Amino acid sequence: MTTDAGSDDPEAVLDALFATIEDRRDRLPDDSYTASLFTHEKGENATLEKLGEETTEAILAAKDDDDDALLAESADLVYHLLVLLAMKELTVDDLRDELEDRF
Ligand SMILES: N=c1c2ncn([C@@H]3O[C@H](COP(=O)(O)OP(=O)(O)OP(=O)(O)O)[C@@H](O)[C@H]3O)c2ncn1[C@@H]1O[C@H](COP(=O)(O)O)[C@@H](O)[C@H]1O
Repeated sequence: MTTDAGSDDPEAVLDALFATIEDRRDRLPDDSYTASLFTHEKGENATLEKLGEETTEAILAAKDDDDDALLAESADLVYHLLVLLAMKELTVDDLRDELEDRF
């Protein structure tokens, strides 16, 4: 299945994005940044490094009171976190269950 993130339902965007990430993991298309994370010579460390970078960038944006940058860096952070979950064969439903358990 070739799935692209995006949906008419804004609340479904995380599911659509995660389905796209799983699709890239399973098909490994040449032109996909997501696929390149799954085949990176550093293994999962490449994604872990990106998570660290994006976290730092989000913190700096918050410290600068730059809301636009904070939202952009937060989106990068969530995307790379979802890639990490997919690498571990976890799902966005597992994340949702964990959050609901705490609610
Ligand atoms: N949401 C994202 C997304 N967020 C961030 N990124 C990528 O994450 C990287 C962020 O790294 P940086 O900010 O450090 O920018 P950079 O310097 O260009 O990155 P590097 O060269 O250091 O890796 C950029 O290459 C972004 O393009 C994303 N890449 C893909 N997606 C989603 O994944 C879907 C599938 O995309 P492909 O993987 O391209 O098929 C897309 O439709 C999007 O919905």
